[in-house]
Amino acid sequence: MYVLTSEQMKQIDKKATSEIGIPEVVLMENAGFCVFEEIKRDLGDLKQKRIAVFCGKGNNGGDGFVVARYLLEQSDNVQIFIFDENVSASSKVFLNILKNLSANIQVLNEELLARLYHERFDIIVDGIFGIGLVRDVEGLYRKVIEYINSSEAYVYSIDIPSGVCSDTGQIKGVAVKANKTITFMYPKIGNILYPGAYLCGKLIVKDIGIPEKVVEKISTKILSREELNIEKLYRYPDTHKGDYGKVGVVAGSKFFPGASVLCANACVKSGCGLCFLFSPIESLSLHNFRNPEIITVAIESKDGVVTFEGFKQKEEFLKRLDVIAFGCGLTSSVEVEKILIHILKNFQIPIVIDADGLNVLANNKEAQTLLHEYKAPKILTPHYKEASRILSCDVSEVAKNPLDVALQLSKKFDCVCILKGARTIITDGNNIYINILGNPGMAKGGSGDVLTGIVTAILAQGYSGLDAAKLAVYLHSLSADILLERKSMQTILPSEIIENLDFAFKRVIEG
Ligand SMILES: NC(=O)C1=CN([C@@H]2O[C@H](COP(=O)(O)OP(=O)(O)OC[C@H]3O[C@@H](n4cnc5c(N)ncnc54)[C@H](O)[C@@H]3O)[C@@H](O)[C@H]2O)[C@@H](O)CC1
Ligand SMILES: Nc1ncnc2c1ncn2[C@@H]1O[C@H](COP(=O)(O)OP(=O)(O)O)[C@@H](O)[C@H]1O
Ligand SMILES: [K+]
Repeated sequence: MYVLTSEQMKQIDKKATSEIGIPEVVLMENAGFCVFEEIKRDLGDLKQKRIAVFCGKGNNGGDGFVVARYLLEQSDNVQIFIFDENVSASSKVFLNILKNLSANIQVLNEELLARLYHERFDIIVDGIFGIGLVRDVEGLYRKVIEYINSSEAYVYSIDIPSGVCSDTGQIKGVAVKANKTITFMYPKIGNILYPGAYLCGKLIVKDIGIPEKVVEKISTKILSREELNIEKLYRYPDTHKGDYGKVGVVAGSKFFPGASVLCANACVKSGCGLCFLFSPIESLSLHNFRNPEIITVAIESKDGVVTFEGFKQKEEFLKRLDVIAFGCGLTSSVEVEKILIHILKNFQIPIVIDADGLNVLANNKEAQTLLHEYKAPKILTPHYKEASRILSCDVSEVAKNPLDVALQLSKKFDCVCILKGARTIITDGNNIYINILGNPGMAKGGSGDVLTGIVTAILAQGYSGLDAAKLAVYLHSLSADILLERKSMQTILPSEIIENLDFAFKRVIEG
């Protein structure tokens, strides 16, 4: 499913009205009716319900007037609150209808707002701002939103909770916390990215009669099973381990032996033919025999951290493998920096770079240039902090616009970027996928190492960088969601996400 910016939605609306000739009031009528239908479906008999409908000056308010008209037929207590009589042209049509119906319409001011605190509404409909919000919410608008958030009513937001930026999901000063949001045609980015996604409550997407033909190709989509390329997961009978990829995981140190094992375990559990773990002996000795499928390659170390000389002794072996995962738990050191630079200069193997590999990129301009020039497929898997280090910006800047940041990283290194977070963004610089699976039970050290292992193994099975990234992110978060069906967020462990890949693969393959 596409995810739209406000500009894309406006263009679609414009085409529907000017090229196809569907009047704006028809779309508004349909939008308002959809919201009414949802309320009716939820609550059934509305007769005794006390309902407040808040309408702004724009078309979002117009949708609110339509909802109010239908609600008037159902309940004896519908109050409509407006900020201004001077509303948009289409909204005016519906405001006039309400006036002709002698509806209870009140113009908001401080005094009225103070009185509202003594009233009790069962339902509030929020039609204050939609995709037309342009600046921070202040003054009376702010106070009304604060009032809505303080009330006990069940809140329905039209299109997007008022105050949420539809292009980023960020709060512009203050925003409504809805129980349910009904958006039209396709979700907007602000409905999908946090905190907007949280403020939406349950999100419902409704068709309002805009023909699909006015939609030009949109590059941003929600990552769903339909978007995955699962054909390559099919295993023909006449195959052997060499057909499924040989992976080299360069990871681990005395300090983080677990990171390397999580990564390598996730690799072997994601279908690669062979998995070699290149790690300092101190790291390997802690785990080795518990993971019999992993082939270990000890790298000479100093103080528990890999050395460049140690790596060079084993590099010919690594060169014969199909994919490299580099970074989990290596620690940041000059030696690690030298190894990555050496790989980028001398290897031609698809590579996944995570954790301390990303830190090398953040600290070393030469590594950045070499990565840009590196010819084989490359996938970076930063979380927000790692992304901010590479782009030399504050982590808050990444949080404000993760889509842009993922695109920037992808273009900077000509790579596939998996920007990890509560909503993980995947992009190859052209297409963007937003993952909506997963849960806060994954917010634990080690979850990222697991993802690195999965994506590396899938890349080794003949996938393109983008397809591997999509499949891996989906499987990783689906596995955690399946765990949540019988566990709690507190108890889900990254190692269990690996174990449970059994079921995630099964669901993805069998549907
Ligand atoms: N053809 C269409 O465009 C359709 C639009 N629809 C609805 O229309 C909405 C978009 O309508 P609009 O483009 O009129 O935009 P909005 O109704 O979201 O808001 C625009 C109005 O709010 C004011 N405003 C913006 N930011 C403000 C701020 N921070 N403080 C105070 N005032 C502020 C603007 O000056 C303008 O008057 C959608 O979200 C959707 O609900 C639906 O009716 C379906 C069809
Ligand atoms: N609240 C959340 N909802 C969904 N997924 C999450 C959430 N928090 C973290 N994750 C996922 O868990 C993983 C965490 O990765 P990362 O921060 O690199 O962990 P580590 O480096 O400790 O292994 C990412 O894939 C991320 O998308
Ligand atoms: K709204």
